[in-house]
Amino acid sequence: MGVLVDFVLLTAKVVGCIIQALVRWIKKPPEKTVTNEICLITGAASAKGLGRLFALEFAQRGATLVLWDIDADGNEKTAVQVMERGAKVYAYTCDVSQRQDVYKTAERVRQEVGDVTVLVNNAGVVAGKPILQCSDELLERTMKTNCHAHFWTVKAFLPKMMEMNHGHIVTIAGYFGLFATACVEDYCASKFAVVGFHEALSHQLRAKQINGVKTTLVCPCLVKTGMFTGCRVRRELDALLSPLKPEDCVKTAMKGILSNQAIICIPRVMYFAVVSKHLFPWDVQVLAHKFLGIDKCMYPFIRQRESKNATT
Ligand SMILES: NC(=O)C1=CN([C@@H]2O[C@H](COP(=O)(O)OP(=O)(O)OC[C@H]3O[C@@H](n4cnc5c(N)ncnc54)[C@H](OP(=O)(O)O)[C@@H]3O)[C@@H](O)[C@H]2O)C=CC1
Ligand SMILES: CC1=C(/C=C/C(C)=C/C=C/C(C)=C/C=O)C(C)(C)CCC1
Repeated sequence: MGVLVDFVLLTAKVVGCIIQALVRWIKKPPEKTVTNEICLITGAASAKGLGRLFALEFAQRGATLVLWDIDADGNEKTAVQVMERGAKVYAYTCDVSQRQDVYKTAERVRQEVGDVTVLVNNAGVVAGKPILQCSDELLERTMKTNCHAHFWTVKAFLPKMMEMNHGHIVTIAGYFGLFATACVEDYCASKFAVVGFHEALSHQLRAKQINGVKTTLVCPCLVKTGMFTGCRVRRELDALLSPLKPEDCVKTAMKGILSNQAIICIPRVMYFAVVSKHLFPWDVQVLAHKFLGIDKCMYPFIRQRESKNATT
């Protein structure tokens, strides 16, 4: 009897969730304020990258920014742009793939700035070589930067967020955290892993009823930041699905983050791809990838990387 009552309640809640999601789809809920938040962004240095743009968006909304990157010069440039928007900013050179560097820098942040309440795990790398041509060191670097780094930053900052029942963990994953393609095996493995980590963490927070700590998974398709220069799908789809402008991608992501959206796929057509992936047999996915040209979309990217490496 108890199970039956639970099941009826569950059904009602599921219907409620679906209606809520549909309403959100049509009418975005209002943004939360981040004025008094301390927001840490990893991988904030790249001139055309998503990290710098996230920093500027948070700065515009009055958050205090903590910027981490392996590239000290680029990070300083981001800090200057953040300051120009009137926000407080602290830049740290940190290699997020190195556990001890993360813990040491996190301690400095706590001493010099305070407790981080918004963590945007954005730093990412790709080896740019198919698995059999890739050195072991490059493979490890991808896993350490794109996945392990999230373990260390979360271990460093989540306990305080949980204690305060206030905070937000944002994971920048990507299309290749949900779907895979050839020749970027290291990247897909690291992104799938970090999606698993993010989901497990989100479940843990829910199970413990720590509802004040939010989580958001951001999954964009190809963005014109330079990271995947050369990547291209079927030519006829170019007009329909040109690479995202970094500014548009970050603006869309910000809207979702600030309305505590759990998962953000950019563009929205990706939601259908996610549903169909779980609905249809594997061979259908292979056919769809082939039809769209996603099966070989990384070939020109790899070729460009090879010729770049050959000339340097
Ligand atoms: N561009 C795209 O098409 C997509 C990107 N993404 C993801 O978005 C995120 C941002 O990517 P994007 O802006 O394009 O990439 P960028 O290469 O422009 O920016 C990444 C930044 O992370 C820094 N970084 C790399 N390794 C480390 C490290 N070990 N410690 C600290 N900082 C590091 C880079 O420094 P340096 O330049 O010195 O290496 C760079 O400043 C990544 O996680 C990426 O996987 C997701 C979907 C699509
Ligand atoms: C063609 C096509 C798509 C393109 C996907 C691509 C090209 C993704 C590239 C992603 C990258 C580079 C991610 C990095 O993390 C969509 C949007 C799935 C929708 C269906 C048609």
